[in-house]
Amino acid sequence: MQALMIAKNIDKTFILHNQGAARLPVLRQQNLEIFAGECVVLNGSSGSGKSSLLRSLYGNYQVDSGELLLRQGEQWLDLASASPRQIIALRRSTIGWVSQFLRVIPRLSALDIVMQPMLENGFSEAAAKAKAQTLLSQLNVPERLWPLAPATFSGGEQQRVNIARGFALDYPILLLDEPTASLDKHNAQQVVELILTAKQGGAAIVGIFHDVWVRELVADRLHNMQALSANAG
Ligand SMILES: Nc1ncnc2c1ncn2[C@@H]1O[C@H](COP(=O)(O)OP(=O)(O)OP(=O)(O)O)[C@@H](O)[C@H]1O
Repeated sequence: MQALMIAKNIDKTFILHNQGAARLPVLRQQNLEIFAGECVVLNGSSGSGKSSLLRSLYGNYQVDSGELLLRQGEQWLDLASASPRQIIALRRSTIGWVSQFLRVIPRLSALDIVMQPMLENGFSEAAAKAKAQTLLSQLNVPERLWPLAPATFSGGEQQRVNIARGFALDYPILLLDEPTASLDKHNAQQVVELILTAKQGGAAIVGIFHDVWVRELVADRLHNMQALSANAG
């Protein structure tokens, strides 16, 4: 198996500038390799830094030190020192992110929202539409909702549109931030199927899952994390 992402010696301390510059160490010497075709689940108590690590892997948080290496063919690109422009380019086709919330874009229909990443990556309109419809059906988003903007959808419906969008492209690296939170069991099972299919397709996946049964179905291994004490930084 081939490593697609390697995090080396990652440190991150939050500094709360509006609270007397209080220092909150959250990640210390985190090391993680993610191989093609596997799903690594971040595991630890609340506050242990799971979300912070996942956001760092997506380039949302700037880490203080360490490397976040992404395979680009035969070369490696360090996300920790990448420019905003490089990070945007990586997010277009290399790193996918699925959170539990949809960022609603006014007036864009559910179908358009799911088609958008495919159209940006050269799919024809017809191919993007067909795949979007398949995903929305699989996730039980009623067909009458497809032409509507999701602003008025229920939380669960919005979440399922978001997941359809997140799985629209076969990203080599996929980061999942509790994608099944608050879905019913049937729909969570559909998300499990999407994750297993992505793994079979060679995706390297890192995720946070609170449901133990979901975790057991998707995880190849756990990455254990522990909360750092506030004075340990
Ligand atoms: N943007 C931020 N600014 C300041 N502190 C933050 C920020 N994000 C997270 N933290 C702090 O970092 C610590 C780890 O938070 P994080 O959300 O990464 O943990 P978690 O393991 O994902 O928790 P949970 O399981 O409860 O979601 C917490 O003490 C939190 O308060």
